[in-house]
Formats: sequence, C-alpha cells, structure tokens
Amino acid sequence: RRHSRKRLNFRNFYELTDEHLGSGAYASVRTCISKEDGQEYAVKIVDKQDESHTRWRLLREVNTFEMCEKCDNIVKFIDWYEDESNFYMVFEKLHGGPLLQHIIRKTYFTEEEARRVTKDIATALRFLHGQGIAHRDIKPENILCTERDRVSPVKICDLDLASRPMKSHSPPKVVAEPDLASPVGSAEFMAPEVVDAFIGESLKYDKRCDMWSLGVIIYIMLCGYAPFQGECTNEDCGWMEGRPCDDCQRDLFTRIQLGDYDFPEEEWGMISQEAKDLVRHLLVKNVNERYTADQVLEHPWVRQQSAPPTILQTASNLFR
Ligand SMILES: O=C1N=Cc2cc(Nc3ncnc4nc[nH]c34)ccc21
Repeated sequence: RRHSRKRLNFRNFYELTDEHLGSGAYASVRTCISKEDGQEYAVKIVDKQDESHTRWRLLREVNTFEMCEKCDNIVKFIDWYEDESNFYMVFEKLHGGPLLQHIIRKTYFTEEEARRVTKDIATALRFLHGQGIAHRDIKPENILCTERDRVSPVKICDLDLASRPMKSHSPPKVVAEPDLASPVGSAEFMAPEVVDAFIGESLKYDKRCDMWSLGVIIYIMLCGYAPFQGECTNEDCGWMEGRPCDDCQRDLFTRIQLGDYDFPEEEWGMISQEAKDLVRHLLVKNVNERYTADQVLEHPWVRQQSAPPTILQTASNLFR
C-alpha cells in the first residue's frame, strides 16, 4: 500500500512549469522541477482516458527503460507516478530538444556533425538490439539533443513501441493431447512463419527495421529532405502541410516498398562517397543484407575521427 500511495503524489515531488517539450496523440511532455533537488526534469504525461494505456503497458515501458539505464545514448528514466486521470513518467531533462528542430535553428550543419549524431544513434541501437529489443519508432522526434549549443551528443527516447525480448527461444510448450480450443498449446496448427518467429531467423531480423529508419535519418541530416516522399496528382491536397491524403500515403508506401531513392546532385554532389556508401547499406530492402548497428559503427565514415567539415544545405532545405 505504501508503494502505491507514493505513486499517487507526483505533485508532492515535482512542480510542473508551463514549458511544453512536445506532445503526441496520447501523451504530452512537459518540464517539471523537483522539489527535492530543484533540478529540471522532463515528464511524459499519459492520459488514462485512452483505455489502451494500461498500467501493464506503462510498466513494460518502465522496465525497458530500466534495462537501458547504463546506455548514455538513451534518455535516463527517473521514476513514475499516477493519479486518477494520468500516468507520469519522469526523465532527465535534455536541453537541446528534438534533432530536426535543433538542426533548423543552426545556420549551418556539417557532415562531421551528422557523423557524430549517427554514431550516437547507432550506439543506442547496438545497446537495445544487444538486449534483444527493437525500438520500432526511430524518427527525428525521438532523437533528443543533450545540449542547446551543439547538436551532439544525442539520446533516443520513447520506448513505448519497443519490442520485448522473447523470454526464451524454446518452442511453445506442446501438450500431448492438443486442446484444440487453445492454439498456443498445440504447435500442430502453427503456420511456418509463426514457427519461424519462435525459433527461426526472424527474431534476429526484427531489429533491422531500426537500421532502415537510421538510414532515413542520416539521409535527411545530410540534405534536408527525405529519400522517399509521397505525392499525388492533386497539387493542394494538404499532404505537404501535414494533412492526411490517401493518394500521397499510398504513393509513399509504394516508393518505400520499391526502395527507389537517389542522391540528387544539387545537394549530394558535395557529400562524401563514404557517407553515401553508408546510406546505401542501410536503405536496403533485403533485411539479410541491411547493415547491423555494429556494422554501422565499424563503417569508415563513422569510425573516422572526423568527417569533412563541408557545410550542408540541410537547414535551408528543412525550412522549405
Ligand atoms: O518516453 C518518451 N516518449 C516521448 C518522450 C519525450 C521526451 N522528451 C524529452 N525528454 C527530455 N528532455 C527533453 N527536452 C525536450 N524534449 C525532451 C522524453 C521521453 C519520452
């Protein structure tokens, strides 16, 4: 009972400020100040009204963060609370904010800065994948800059969609007399891909989705636009303003599935061959061939002490 009582008093331990750090569909992230040490923290406030946000789902995310506390490139989780209407997840406060907002504010952004950010994200992914966890939602909003005045080091956040490592790779316990009503107990009915998921290679490959996402982030950091973009015939469909458009969405999915992207000379002419080579090894449709986090960290462009100081056109293109 003591344990749960403590959980109910977020406001006894922290005071919310009116600084909003971000908001998603079901949660908002705000700055709060600890009454204990006077330091700023970030708190993700999850609305309980959305019944898909159960305590079980919160505790799973909390547990995933606790597995990652040793990794310097994953935002540090501090503690969680709840009251009748919200869950509160408290994190260390990072002062640089989300990656793209940071890059837009910079007058110039160099390959060397892109290399350092890439190394930090690959380090976080190597740690997660080493724990058997796939992030599954790697995107610029989930890459946070630690400092206001420089783009690296960065940390990844939001493990809500992260996969949980399988307890063990043992195949499902098969009972002698299969109870036909409960498919889990009887492997006789499992499809090949389900058997594969239990014991096959697919477990190894489910982390590779994060490496594709990393490839898209590196591409955007180097030129300021995405490798795959959807566009429909209707000029002012609203897609570019962030409004939904089914035709654009379908076009985007088709382009991703075809994996057809290129390096337009205007921006990519001045970018090193090593940087392009790394992107080529990540935006690979075949997961068997797609680079792992270890391979990214061993790649010449990432390993080198510094990449070319070439000033990129990223910031101006991001503004478009
Ligand atoms: O788990 C999280 N899901 C979203 C999220 C955002 C988030 N945001 C921030 N955390 C710490 N400092 C931040 N500064 C800006 N946004 C910040 C932290 C943790 C999570």
